[in-house]
Amino acid sequence: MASSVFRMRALGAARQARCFSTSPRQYAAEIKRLGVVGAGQMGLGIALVAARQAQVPVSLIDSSEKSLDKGLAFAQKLLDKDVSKSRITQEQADQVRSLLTPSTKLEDLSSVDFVIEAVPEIPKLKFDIFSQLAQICPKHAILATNTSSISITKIAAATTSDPTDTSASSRVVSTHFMNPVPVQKGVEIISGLQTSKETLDTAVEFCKKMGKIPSVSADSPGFLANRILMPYINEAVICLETGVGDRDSIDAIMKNGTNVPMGPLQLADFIGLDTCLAIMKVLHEETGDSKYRPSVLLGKMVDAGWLGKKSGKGFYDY
Ligand SMILES: NC(=O)c1ccc[n+]([C@@H]2O[C@H](COP(=O)([O-])OP(=O)(O)OC[C@H]3O[C@@H](n4cnc5c(N)ncnc54)[C@H](O)[C@@H]3O)[C@@H](O)[C@H]2O)c1
Repeated sequence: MASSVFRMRALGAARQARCFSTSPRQYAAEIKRLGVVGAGQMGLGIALVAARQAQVPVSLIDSSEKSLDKGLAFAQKLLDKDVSKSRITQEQADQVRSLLTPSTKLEDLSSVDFVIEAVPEIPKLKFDIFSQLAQICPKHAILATNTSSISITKIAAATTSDPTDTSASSRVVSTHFMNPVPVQKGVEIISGLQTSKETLDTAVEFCKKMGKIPSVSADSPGFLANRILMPYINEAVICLETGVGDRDSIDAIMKNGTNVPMGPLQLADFIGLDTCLAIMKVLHEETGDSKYRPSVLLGKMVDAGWLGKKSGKGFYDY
């Protein structure tokens, strides 16, 4: 088994090598255009940091005009704040803003060198998008996902109907940014079974160019960050639903007891309760381990449309 896995990787890498005429570091340095799919809280943050830190033009795609308008207004607000705090000049802020080009059409990604998908955590949605990206993007482009929990191997498999053809799947990788992207330094880089070493190394180099500190982890449910973080949040919600403590006590003890900026319920609101629930479901279903059972209350909050900060109501009101 192990040797066949290595043979598959070697095959993928050999095919992929033709796309990389330069080293991953050089490739990352020479990325002329980035594509970001999904202009929600993560996609917008990724686009803004790429434009600001790596100074790369970004095609920002969202199926909703409203999300694009909201995202770009938020980007402008962050840039204005940077100017008012003298972190950048007005000229630099204008330059960063001019690097962001919004669109509702995925076809506008036909000339990107690197694309990062950040649509909601719904497997079928991501599979459909990767199937389209493999057709639309240039044959050398890296196809990255910001998924919190969905298998990178499954996402890569969606790029082709012929699993022995790894020409697109070897270019799929995860760049899992942390929220909020402009603030958090960490990014988790994850390979699927098909991912070539060049793709992984290029993703690491590009994230460094964006000013991030990459960690590499395996394609295992929840990867590293959410394998550790989500059961912690889920347990806090179970403590609330079973009356072990009220909201403020739960958040206060963890905030003041572990020296983190916010407690687990407030953090869940910031992440999005739909995202937290989706990740817990993947952990539960893929491992079959009952310790990952999503809290009933978490499911009910999502049913009510109380998704946290982004919907105006979660464990707190916004
Ligand atoms: N929220 C977090 O803290 C966090 C952290 C790390 C990773 N992630 C992951 O990042 C991804 C995005 O999460 P988010 O919190 O930014 O979600 P979000 O709901 O804020 O944004 C998703 C955006 O995708 C757009 N969209 C939906 N369908 C689309 C389509 N077919 N084509 C183009 N755009 C489409 C929506 O209009 C929306 O603007 C998810 O996979 C999530 O698991 C989230």
